[in-house]
Amino acid sequence: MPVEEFVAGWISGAVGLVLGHPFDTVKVRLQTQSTYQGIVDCVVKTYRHESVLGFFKGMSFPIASVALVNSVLFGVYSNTLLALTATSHQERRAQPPSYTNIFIAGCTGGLLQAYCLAPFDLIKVRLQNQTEPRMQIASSMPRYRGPVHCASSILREEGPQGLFRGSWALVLRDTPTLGIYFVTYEGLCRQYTPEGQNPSSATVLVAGGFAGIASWITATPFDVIKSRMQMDGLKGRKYGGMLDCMASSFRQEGIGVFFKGMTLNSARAFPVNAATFLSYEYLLRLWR
Ligand SMILES: CN(C)C(=N)NCCC[C@H](N)C(=O)O
Repeated sequence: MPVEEFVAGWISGAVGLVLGHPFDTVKVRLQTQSTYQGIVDCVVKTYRHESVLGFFKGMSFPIASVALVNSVLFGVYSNTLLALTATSHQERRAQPPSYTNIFIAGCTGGLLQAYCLAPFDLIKVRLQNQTEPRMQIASSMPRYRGPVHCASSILREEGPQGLFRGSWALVLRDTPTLGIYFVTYEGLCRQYTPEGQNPSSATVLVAGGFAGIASWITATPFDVIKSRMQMDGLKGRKYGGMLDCMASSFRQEGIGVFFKGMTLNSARAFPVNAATFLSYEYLLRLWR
């Protein structure tokens, strides 16, 4: 089993993560808190109240976990394609796999990465939603002191299953949309690359960026539900389950609720995934 894809997936994921985290924090707050009037209001309030550090809340755990999550995504994707088509990463330029096989491999990678991502993503979302500034007076201390304290509090208060709250919505968000992610990336690379050659850096950047946008646009409805389910349980249970969360969000806020954060998801997706795919392709060529 080739391991290069796992390592390249890890490093490229870390590059993308740092670039996109401030966008992600604003998006999570807009999806789960009703105190903000829009993107600008959320950015201004976060900056005034918490300084620039507020945008990077909850980042240390994803940085630690991206090794596992992104390497599972890219490693499982590439190895599933190897199993389906008997071609390695290098051979796939000369013998391009069908889009059906790419979609199946992407969905498989998405499904497995969602399970690894679930507890880390939950902790990230809980920490991102703490709006207290870092320098604190004792009366308004944030509930969680950091990722380890957050994980141990959830384990104590909600049990081990508490760490997987929202994981069904996460699986539904990531399985089909990662199929779309890799199909879009490969489709655009093939479109702008002469047959049998490797795509240029510009092509990889553009194809990676648009793959990110296409996948995040389709992922946003379940992304909203996932974030709400993950925040549920903090102050008692509001929803009876994922379907109840969907129905009650729809009843209270209308159809628009499923598109909350779509602009930010798309704006974040381009640079994050352009950088992710560029570093992934570059590392694999370097090690060949
Ligand atoms: C739509 N979804 C869930 C994705 N495209 N996921 C792949 C993750 C790529 C990158 N780390 C990111 O956060 O955009």
